[in-house]
Amino acid sequence: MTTVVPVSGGDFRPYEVVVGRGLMAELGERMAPLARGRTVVITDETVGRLHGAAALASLKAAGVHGRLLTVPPGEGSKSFAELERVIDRMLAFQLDRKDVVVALGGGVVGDLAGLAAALFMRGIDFVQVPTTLLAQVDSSVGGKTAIDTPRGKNLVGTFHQPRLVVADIDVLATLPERQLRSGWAEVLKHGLICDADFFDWLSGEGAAGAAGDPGALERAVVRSVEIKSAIVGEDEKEAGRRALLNLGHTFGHAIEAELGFDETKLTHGEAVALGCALAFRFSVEIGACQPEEGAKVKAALDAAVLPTRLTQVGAFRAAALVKRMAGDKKAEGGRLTLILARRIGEAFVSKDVDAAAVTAFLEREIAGR
Ligand SMILES: O=C(O)C(=O)C[C@@H](O)[C@H](O)[C@H](O)COP(=O)(O)O
Repeated sequence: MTTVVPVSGGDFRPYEVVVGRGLMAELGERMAPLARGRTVVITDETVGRLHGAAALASLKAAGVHGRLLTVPPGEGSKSFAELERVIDRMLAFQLDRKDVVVALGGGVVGDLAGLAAALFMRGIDFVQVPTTLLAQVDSSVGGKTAIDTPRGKNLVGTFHQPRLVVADIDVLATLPERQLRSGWAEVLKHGLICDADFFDWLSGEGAAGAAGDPGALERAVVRSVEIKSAIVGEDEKEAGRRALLNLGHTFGHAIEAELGFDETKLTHGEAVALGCALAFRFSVEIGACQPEEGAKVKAALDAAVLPTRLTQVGAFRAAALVKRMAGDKKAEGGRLTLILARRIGEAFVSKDVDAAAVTAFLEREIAGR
């Protein structure tokens, strides 16, 4: 069954997120109404090998002209150098303002291609075709585009909403197990933020999704997209409620940065899982949340073989992590903003968090206490 989740609200043009099986074959047909000119399909070498031909064949069958533009796989492609190369190729292809970028891949491709589309000739249309679980439930929806700098993740970017998102559950079958589990962290995050029933389902029957069951995955993707769509519709530019979607990310991004964004050590989803566990434990420590809630979160993450303790990941210095956290986009005047929780299903934005308290908390975590 195909589900269409609308994304609308604020100042942006409404669009649809289409979730279902066998959708790659329908890509051309679904894009035809948008494609006034040519399309460039930006992908990485791995996804291009797996799905590039199918995407191009579908576009061709619908009479849409498309060509591939390939970037190296991995977070390293979210750089000024790769952005410049992509835009230069788009200019060399003589694309114009009517042409459309298709981002075929995971979060890295979506963030980079979306930013290239936002900047090219001051902005052209783009379509997200997410091929990882993480991109289907999170990064392909909501219009955040970005590259990293050596100082941190996603520090340069725009809000540029896609015209359409096509999430084919079948492509998840080609994902390495570790990537699937990483995406599961963002799925669990949506339950933790605002839907305790969804979290309970994910921790029980729905856990089959983390092991690749397509039915459970489809339901998990649809519910995650519904949650994200509702929040983005209310607050596109993260002036308030949208910051909740950042649960686990302030700790997570700092940990990723300290590890040099080395995905062999820690993937983004694993960082988010660890960040969620830390956010709940810190919430318990300051008395905002009951210890049993933190324990339930840890159990669900453990069951999905995701990290929940810094000691599982590497050696860190608390002060270095807090310095990174103070450079996060949510921080104001160098003061920390964290997404914390009252209980599973009820996250809240906490501004002006005491940096000394976070440092002391992290020192205990690092010492394994
Ligand atoms: O869409 C959002 O808003 C989110 O915060 C979702 C995050 O899961 C996502 O990874 C996002 O790209 C991180 O945003 P950032 O603002 O912390 O760079």
